[in-house]
Amino acid sequence: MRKFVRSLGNATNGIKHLLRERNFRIQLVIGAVILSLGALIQVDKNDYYWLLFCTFMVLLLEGINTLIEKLADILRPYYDERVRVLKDTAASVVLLGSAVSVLIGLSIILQTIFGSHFAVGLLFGIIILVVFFSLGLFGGGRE
Ligand SMILES: Nc1ncnc2c1ncn2[C@@H]1O[C@H](COP(=O)(O)OP(=O)(O)OP(=O)(O)O)[C@@H](O)[C@H]1O
Repeated sequence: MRKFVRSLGNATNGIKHLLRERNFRIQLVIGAVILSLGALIQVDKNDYYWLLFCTFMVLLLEGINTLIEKLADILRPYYDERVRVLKDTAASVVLLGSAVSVLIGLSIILQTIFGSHFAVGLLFGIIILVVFFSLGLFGGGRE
């Protein structure tokens, strides 16, 4: 039992490390806003589970991304093209998870507030994502 409590303490300590990461904090705030909004507008119970799932999926992916970044920094604390590819790929996994979460979240929220067809939210989400991906491609992305 004491060992279990100690493991729990270590894991809680790990969450403190995650909370020091700016991106993790931003995603946590966005998730909290979405979940509060979902509760406020009283989305359907099953839809709320989806919002919860998406929020935690993004946080989990961000946590794994942070692990990979930290590990890479320990093993290769200097410029390395392979580290760049590794980190960019890890970040892209978070981006993909976030993209699908935006689609699901928008679809649920627009459907609940405006009674619109779920496809309207999806379409809206796709437009927003195309704008963001274009910004990423033409703004900062390299290969
Ligand atoms: N050692 C390295 N060698 C080559 N490129 C690197 C290295 N470290 C970082 N980079 C590049 O800089 C980017 C940002 O890396 P950094 O470790 O600062 O992560 P971050 O700013 O916390 O990113 P994220 O937004 O994914 O959390 C990486 O995606 C990668 O393209």
